[in-house]
Amino acid sequence: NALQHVTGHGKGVLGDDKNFDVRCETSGSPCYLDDVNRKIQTYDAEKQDQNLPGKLIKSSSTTFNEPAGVDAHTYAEKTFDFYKKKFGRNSFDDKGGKLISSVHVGDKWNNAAWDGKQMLYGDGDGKVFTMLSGSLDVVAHELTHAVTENTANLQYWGESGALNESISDIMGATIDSKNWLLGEDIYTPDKSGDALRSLADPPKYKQPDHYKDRYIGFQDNGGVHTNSGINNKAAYLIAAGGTHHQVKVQGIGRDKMSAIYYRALTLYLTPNADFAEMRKAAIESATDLYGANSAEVTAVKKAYDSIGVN
Ligand SMILES: CCCCC[C@H](S)C(=O)N[C@@H](Cc1ccccc1)C(=O)N[C@@H](C)C(=O)O
Ligand SMILES: [Ca+2]
Ligand SMILES: [Zn+2]
Repeated sequence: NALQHVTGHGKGVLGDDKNFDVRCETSGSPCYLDDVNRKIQTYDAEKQDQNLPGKLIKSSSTTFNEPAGVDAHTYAEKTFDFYKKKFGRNSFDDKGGKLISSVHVGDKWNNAAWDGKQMLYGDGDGKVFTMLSGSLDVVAHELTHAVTENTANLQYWGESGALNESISDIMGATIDSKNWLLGEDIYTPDKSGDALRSLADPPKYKQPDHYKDRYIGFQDNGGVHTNSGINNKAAYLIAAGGTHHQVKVQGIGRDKMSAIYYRALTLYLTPNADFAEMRKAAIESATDLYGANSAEVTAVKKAYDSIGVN
């Protein structure tokens, strides 16, 4: 009925005004962070992490005074629309699956995650992070894990795990396209100009940007948040171009780069793919999309040469 598609209003984590789709009772109140159209619902976990998703966020009017929920909801809608419009994908599972998010998960949790069923956002400790749903690239990163799980299902360990993380960063930086940084909007609220990661310059935030410098060890599932920098650098070079380790890459733009990775993710990558297989999948995808002798295929080959994945 009419009150299924109501426009809600509210301020996000950074104090900016947002509009989003909500559902209201037929009387007009209360209203909920429940986008019936896209099937996106946003809950309040009330600082615990056992009984998820928690309580569906509601308000007595169409105005919501819940910044973390407002951003988690709005950015999930934006990411949903990106996948739909650009790749024709109907939600994370391509079957219109319901997208559940919970904010205020845990106590000052400095992270966000996809737990296999829903998205989780911590509040941060106010030093390392502020509320993590306040950044579009975080929401896009987590939602992309859901897409990956329903496609290549890259195992979250070693090289396949680094690729899993990298694909989430690549889509995060494509959807939050204002720069090549990850987390800059919610990282170290007391310090400006820094970020958690950079695709343009992974070493700036202690990530390798060449295969010879990869982390070999057992921390962080075999360095999934470290070695993602190597593939992130390749994606950056494919889009923006540049010279890296004496190899010159002619950029083809963010739009074509992300189309190549989406096709690789959905058609060619397999659960235990390593970096060598990532190179092959990207070349194959660029060939399908732009032709064997295209500038796009050349950019992919050069970018992977430049990071030492031949
Ligand atoms: C619970 C187990 C850990 C899950 C890790 C999730 S998928 C993840 O990678 N989260 C991102 C959050 C993020 C995304 C984009 C920008 C900033 C922050 C992440 O990078 N987490 C870091 C802090 C980490 O887990 O090391
Ligand atoms: Ca960003
Ligand atoms: Zn992740």
